[in-house]
Amino acid sequence: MLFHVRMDVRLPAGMDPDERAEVLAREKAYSQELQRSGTWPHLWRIVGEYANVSIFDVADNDELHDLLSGLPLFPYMDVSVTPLATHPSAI
Ligand SMILES: O=C(O)C[C@H]1C=CC(=O)O1
Repeated sequence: MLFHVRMDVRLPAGMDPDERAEVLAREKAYSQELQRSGTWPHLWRIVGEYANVSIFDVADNDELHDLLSGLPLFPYMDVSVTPLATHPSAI
């Protein structure tokens, strides 16, 4: 199943710089592992925003929820999920 996911990152302004660097490094490793496995086939920065649009390819809602809630940045993001179906005009 494919899902369109938008993530808006909202790191606290006063966050400790070492803690910030550490969580960003863990986020990068986590996301790159999912990209390599094909579970996260698209990851795009939204121009001018600290946000991304992504496509996830997972078995079901529960797998997506587990992956998203495991993101190191999950406590610092607003996440919006849109399930995708096949478009009848798609070729
Ligand atoms: O920067 C972001 O958009 C948030 C998040 C998504 C992947 C990643 O490495 O960080």
